[in-house]
Amino acid sequence: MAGLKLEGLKKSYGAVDVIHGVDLEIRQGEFIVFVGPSGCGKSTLLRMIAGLEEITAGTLEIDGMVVNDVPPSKRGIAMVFQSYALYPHMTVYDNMAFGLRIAGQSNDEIDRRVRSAASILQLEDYLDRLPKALSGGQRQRVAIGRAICRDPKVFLFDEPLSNLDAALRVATRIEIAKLNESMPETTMIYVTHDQVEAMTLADRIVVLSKGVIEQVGPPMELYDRPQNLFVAQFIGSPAMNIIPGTIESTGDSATIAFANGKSVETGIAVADADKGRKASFGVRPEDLVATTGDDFLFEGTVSIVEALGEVTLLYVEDLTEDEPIIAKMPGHQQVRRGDKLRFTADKAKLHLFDTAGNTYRR
Ligand SMILES: Nc1ncnc2c1ncn2[C@@H]1O[C@H](COP(=O)(O)OP(=O)(O)OP(=O)(O)O)[C@@H](O)[C@H]1O
Repeated sequence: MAGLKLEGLKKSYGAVDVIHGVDLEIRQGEFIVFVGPSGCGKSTLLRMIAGLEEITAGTLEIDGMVVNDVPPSKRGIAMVFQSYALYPHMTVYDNMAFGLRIAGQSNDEIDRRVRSAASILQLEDYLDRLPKALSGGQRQRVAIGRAICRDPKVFLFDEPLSNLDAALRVATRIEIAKLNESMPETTMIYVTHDQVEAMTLADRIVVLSKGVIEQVGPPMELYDRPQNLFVAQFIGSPAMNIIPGTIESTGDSATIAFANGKSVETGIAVADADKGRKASFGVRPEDLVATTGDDFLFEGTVSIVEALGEVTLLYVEDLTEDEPIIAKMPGHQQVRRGDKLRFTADKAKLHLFDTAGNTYRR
């Protein structure tokens, strides 16, 4: 059993509070991804779990034991860094064996573990090389291999792919997914900026903002049912369109009126008390569908067409004065700048947020 329990976890550097009281339970074998904008505290939280940063307040349990004051080497964790952190003068084999030698393992056991990790990561042919004779992707595999050899209960990754080029990122991401499948008992916690990594690797994503958890859930739950405006705009690319307005009518399917006089029926229930209140309407670019019918959500003029091959992004000027609405249409589209288009969307895919930014959709 190597679940984790974070209770009221806080971190301050002097007078600067960086983590504001995080509560989170992680089950054994779960793959958890921390995402959030730069500076939100992802790495700090991971380093607190690793024991590389002191915990200012709250408790951290690993495997049912409070480990706040347990040194990193005794926590049963292994961490893979963005920078690989390999010893340049040691071969791949020795890099992977190093921690085991320090721990006093027998040569036979060391050899068994190093070869097993090398086989999982297809590093068998490189065991005698020095890190400088390896590509970035191979170096990162050695860093992962070194962590596997330690047979950790908890595997921590701090943006392990961010130094790799696009193709290697994809290949290494797939290796990490396979690694996770081959180690179902091992809990993995992974920090990234990259949405694709978060969506494809995570059992559950933890969205952080300014040292606070905004939402925790499986990737599709965060995508389909963001609990607040922050998560709605953070998950998904391009970001969800958000249009400010006022609640015009309430009930089971409230309507929201926009500054230009148009209004939209949302299919979302709003209590009568909120009539006349400001609200934010949300619709994802990929949920908009062009229509020629009269039952449209909005109508606007295309100001920019971005043809990306597999999709075409249309920037449509309509409900807001400041920002165009983005529609993501499949494949090639015969649309030109200046064309007037109507869009509709499945009501189940519309979003509505109150003045505090919390969803009305329950
Ligand atoms: N030693 C320190 N002293 C003071 N403030 C610090 C220290 N280390 C980190 N911080 C601050 O803590 C906050 C969180 O930093 P952290 O590195 O955890 O963010 P992050 O979400 O991992 O960011 P990034 O994605 O850019 O790596 C930042 O505002 C940072 O400036």
